[in-house]
Amino acid sequence: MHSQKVDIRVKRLDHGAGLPMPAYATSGAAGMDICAAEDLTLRAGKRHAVATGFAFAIPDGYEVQVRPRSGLALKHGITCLNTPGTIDSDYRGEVKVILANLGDEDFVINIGDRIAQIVVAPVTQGIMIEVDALDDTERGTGGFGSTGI
Ligand SMILES: O=c1ccn([C@H]2C[C@H](O)[C@@H](COP(=O)(O)OP(=O)(O)OP(=O)(O)O)O2)c(=O)[nH]1
Repeated sequence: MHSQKVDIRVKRLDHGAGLPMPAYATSGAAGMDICAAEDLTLRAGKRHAVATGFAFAIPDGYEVQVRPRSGLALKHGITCLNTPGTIDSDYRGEVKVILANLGDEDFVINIGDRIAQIVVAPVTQGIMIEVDALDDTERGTGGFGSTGI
């Protein structure tokens, strides 16, 4: 089965000049790497909303998720604090990557470094219906480890 394709309009902001468009590195990739549009040093234990230099118009019915890159996470403790970050279809501002440094050392980011990956995903909107009682289930109200470790 082939993956679905959907058009996403991408606006390059002034400070995104020269940065590569997000693109799939291989035919089977789920995510497109996205780069930093600013230089910074992310101190150990700190976080920052890193500019990417791009704004999107995502079609209704889809979202873009901002996810960490596993290599940065494993080698340096660099992750997306809010993973997966949600880019709403009606958001027209700059896509930012909320990076956190969970490592022990400061981490230097240069313009053009691949800091995260973005995944396009379908969205199902729920219709919230208020009721007086919910149906019974085997689990009931048990949660948060109720079945044991
Ligand atoms: O990692 C992220 C997460 C969000 N956003 C942008 C796009 C998204 O559509 C908007 C709002 O995100 P979210 O709904 O997660 O934030 P909020 O804290 O609920 O803010 P708001 O009140 O603006 O919805 O911020 C990013 O650029 N990067």
